[in-house]
Amino acid sequence: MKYDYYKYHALGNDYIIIDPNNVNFKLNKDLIKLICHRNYGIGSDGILFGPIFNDKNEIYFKIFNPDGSEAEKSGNGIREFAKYLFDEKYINEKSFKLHTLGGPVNIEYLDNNANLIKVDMGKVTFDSKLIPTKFSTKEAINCPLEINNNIYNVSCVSIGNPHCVILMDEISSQIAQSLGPMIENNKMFPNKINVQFLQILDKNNIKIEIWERGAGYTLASGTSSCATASVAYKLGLTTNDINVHMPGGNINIHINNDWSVNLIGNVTSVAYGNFSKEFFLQKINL
Ligand SMILES: N[C@@H](CCC[C@H](N)C(=O)O)C(=O)O
Repeated sequence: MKYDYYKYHALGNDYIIIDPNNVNFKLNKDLIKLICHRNYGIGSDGILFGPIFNDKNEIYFKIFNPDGSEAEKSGNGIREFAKYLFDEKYINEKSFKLHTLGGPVNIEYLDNNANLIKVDMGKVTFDSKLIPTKFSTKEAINCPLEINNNIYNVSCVSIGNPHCVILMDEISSQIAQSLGPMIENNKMFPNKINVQFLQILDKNNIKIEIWERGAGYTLASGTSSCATASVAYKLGLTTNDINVHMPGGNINIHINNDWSVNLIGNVTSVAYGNFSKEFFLQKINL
């Protein structure tokens, strides 16, 4: 059976997968907002649209935030999409490559049901311009950022999508929800930015709270895990093997010598189904 949508979550970071090979409606910004809305739609932290095959038979998929913007990469979204490909029998191999707007990633299923997945996420860069940020230093490490007349020391990084990491002695969801939106939309970040609040637990464990660009407060984020672990390692605060503790659960990160990052985390199928005809007729201004 083919369905209009499939819902998955990875540590509580939930995505709806829409397979263009199954549906004949077109996704647009308003429809994305409606589908992701937790009251008027199904509700999710984003939409994964694929698989899209190119002429070399490579698999590409698109990642949309709940505000309708397109993201370059998503560490949880990648695992959820890889699990969908396994569940729907698009893939028979244990490892394969997937293509995103933020570059290719390598997938490896670590168990028989694709509930535990390793992803080679590609390389991080701290280059201020490439991230992009407007900081004048070559690398956006330990830069001053003014928010509401307070100066915060931030470090920024890209793993295909942009991240701003703030080290704190103690973090909380309240801090993420109050400072997050102001940093996401700060003029120093021309493409907006994902924001993480980082607490070091020990040399191999960090705790983070996340405010995602285009999505808001989320329980977990794969690219945020890569970004915060890379910043913690770059600052000499941890080793290159790091467990990232998030409200939704843990992801394991390994940072290689060339700054490529491997991520291991789990993923769960939630539901699948069809939209009703009435759903598409709603006229709601979101
Ligand atoms: N949840 C994701 C990140 C999704 C994209 C992000 N909101 C952006 O706009 O870059 C993850 O698991 O990495």
